Amino acid sequence: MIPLLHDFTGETVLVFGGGPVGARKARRFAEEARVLVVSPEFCDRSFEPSERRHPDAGVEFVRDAPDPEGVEGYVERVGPALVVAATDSAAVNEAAVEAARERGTLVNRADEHGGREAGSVVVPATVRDGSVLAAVATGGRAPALSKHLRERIESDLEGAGAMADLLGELREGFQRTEMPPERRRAAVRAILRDDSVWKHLGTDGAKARRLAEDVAADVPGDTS
Ligand SMILES: C[C@@]1(CC(=O)O)c2cc3[nH]c(cc4nc(cc5[nH]c(cc(n2)[C@H]1CCC(=O)O)[C@@](C)(CC(=O)O)[C@@H]5CCC(=O)O)C(CC(=O)O)=C4CCC(=O)O)c(CCC(=O)O)c3CC(=O)O
Ligand SMILES: NC(=O)C1=CN([C@@H]2O[C@H](COP(=O)(O)OP(=O)(O)OC[C@H]3O[C@@H](n4cnc5c(N)ncnc54)[C@H](O)[C@@H]3O)[C@@H](O)[C@H]2O)C=CC1
Repeated sequence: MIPLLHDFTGETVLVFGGGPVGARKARRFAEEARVLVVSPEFCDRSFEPSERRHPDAGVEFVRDAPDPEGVEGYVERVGPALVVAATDSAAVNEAAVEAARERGTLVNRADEHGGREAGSVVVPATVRDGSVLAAVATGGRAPALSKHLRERIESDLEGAGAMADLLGELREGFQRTEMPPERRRAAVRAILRDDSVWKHLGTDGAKARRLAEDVAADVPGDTS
C-alpha cells in the first residue's frame, strides 16, 4: 500500500458506528471535514475538534441503527467523500462498503486488515505539526505498533511546522530574486542543518528568520 494525502476540507465524512473506534475516526476527520456519525449511541458526544481547519468542520450525531438497506439510503442522501464502517456488525459494515463502492466513494472498513480493493482505504496513525505531517502504518499487521511509533516520533516533529512556514517564505524570496536553483537548494539545506535556526523557531520567529537569511547569504554562489 502506498500513502496518498486527501484534502477533506469542506467535505462530508459519514461514519457508521459510534463506539470508541467510530469516535476516534470521527475526531480525526472532524479536524477538516463535516462528520456525520450514525449510531444508536455515540461515546464521544462532548467532542470538539482541537484544530478546526474549516468553519463547517465538526461532528453531528444521528441516533439510528440502520439495517443494510438503510445504510445504503444514508450513503445516497449524504453523498459523502468518505464512508467509515466502524460498527460491531459485519453485515452493516459490509453494506457500507458496498454502498460506497456503488457510488465510487472512498471507504474505510475498521474491522478488517490485509489487502484491499481500490477505493478501500486505511487510516494511518498521524503526527502533525502545522502543515507538516507523518503517518505510520503496519499493513494492518499491528495497529498498536503504529500508535506506539506515532507517540515516539511526536517529539521529532516539534518545530517542523514553523520550519516549513519559514522555508516557504524564504523560498518565495529566493524565487523573486531569481537565485539560481542550485544555490537555492544549497541555502535550504544549510538552513535545515543549522541548530540555532531550529532553536529560535519556537521562541523568536523574527530572530530565526534573520539567522536563516544570514545562513542563506553565506552559501557560496558556485556550489557545483
Ligand atoms: C487495518 C486498519 C483499518 C483502519 O481502521 O483503517 C485497522 C484495523 C484494526 N485495528 C484493530 C485493533 C486496534 N487498532 C488500534 C489503533 C489504531 N488502529 C489504526 C488503524 C488501523 N486499524 C488500520 C491499519 C493501520 C496499520 O496498518 O497499522 C490507527 C493507526 C488509526 C486510527 O484508527 O485512527 C489507530 C491508532 C491511532 C493512534 O493512536 O495514533 C489499537 C490500539 C488501541 O486501540 O490502543 C488496536 C488494539 C490492539 C490490536 O489489536 O493491535 C483491529 C482488531 C479489532 C479486534 O480485534 O476486534 C483491526 C481489524 C483487524 O485487524 O482485522
Ligand atoms: N480499526 C481499528 O482501529 C479497530 C477496529 N476494531 C473493530 O471495529 C469495530 C468497532 O469497534 P468498537 O468501536 O470498539 O466497537 P463497539 O462495539 O464499542 O462499537 C460499535 C458501535 O456500532 C454501533 N452500531 C451497531 N449497529 C449499528 C448500525 N446498524 N448502524 C450504526 N451503528 C451501529 C453500536 O451501537 C456501537 O456504538 C469492532 O467490531 C472491531 O472489529 C476494533 C478496535 C480497533
